[in-house]
Amino acid sequence: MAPEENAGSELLLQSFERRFLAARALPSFPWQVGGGAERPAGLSGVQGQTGWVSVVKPPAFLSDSVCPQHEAVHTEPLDELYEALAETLMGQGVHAGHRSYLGSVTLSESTAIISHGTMGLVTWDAALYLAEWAIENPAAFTHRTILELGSGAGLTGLAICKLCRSRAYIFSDCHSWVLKQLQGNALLNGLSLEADITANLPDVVIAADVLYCPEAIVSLVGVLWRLHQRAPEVYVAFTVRNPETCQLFTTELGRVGIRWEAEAHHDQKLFPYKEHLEMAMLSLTL
Ligand SMILES: C[S@@+](CC[C@H](N)C(=O)[O-])C[C@H]1O[C@@H](n2cnc3c(N)ncnc32)[C@H](O)[C@@H]1O
Repeated sequence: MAPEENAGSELLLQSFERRFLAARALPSFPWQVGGGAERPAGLSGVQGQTGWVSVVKPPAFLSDSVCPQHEAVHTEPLDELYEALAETLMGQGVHAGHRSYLGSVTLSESTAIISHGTMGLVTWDAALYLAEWAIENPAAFTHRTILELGSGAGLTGLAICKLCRSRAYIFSDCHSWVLKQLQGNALLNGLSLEADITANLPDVVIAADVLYCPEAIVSLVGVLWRLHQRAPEVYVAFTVRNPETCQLFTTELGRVGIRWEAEAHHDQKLFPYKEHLEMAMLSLTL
């Protein structure tokens, strides 16, 4: 194989691996079969890929496209694959799985996007986007105390703790199940926990995907306004699902006198997430 083909295959395999370990939905995988292109050597078939499923078994990603993918390459999936899929669809047995991001951060996450009445038990794309930005801009976090609002499963914070050498990191959330899972994930990643956060006033405040409804926006702006005497740097990342929601956020910021500017888009693409969703990040001046 020519060196450039080899490099292309390496990248493709890496892309598959990242999506697989992060248990992303199958449609987000860089499938080339069915689109007319040749599969690269080394990806010898879906059968080989799906053989991993019985080892890690994060069934959330065995979603609707599994059967079409097999049909496209005229192969039969493993029995274990069907069993895991059936288990998930019937909502029995497995409710959490482990997802690995970049081989650096491993999280226990729910297999459903909403469970126990919260969306905080899974990692959202804005958390990945913000973590990518942090990895690209470690100086913003190095030797500093970070407060994260609405940490959810903890991906952003754990990536910052592991890769940006922050002094202290304060995770926060309002939901008891989320906090329990968050604590488990921090321990899973080898962090030591301290209950007393009073000595650590934040230098930086961050939040990912917490702008999903008007009540959340109003309450977030209220918290930010209360932090303004400390004047921390603030970064808020979100998926632009509804322009009116973003508009409400900036209007509320203006109402309490918080200035903001949009950070330039980055295209780190370290983590697998749906590229077609529009991601955004604002930096605020309190
Ligand atoms: C969509 S999830 C995002 C979680 C995580 N930041 C991510 O991007 O993966 C929103 C999170 O905000 C938390 N949350 C919502 N309102 C909150 C509030 N008033 N105070 C603290 N956390 C809140 C929820 O419990 C949930 O974990």
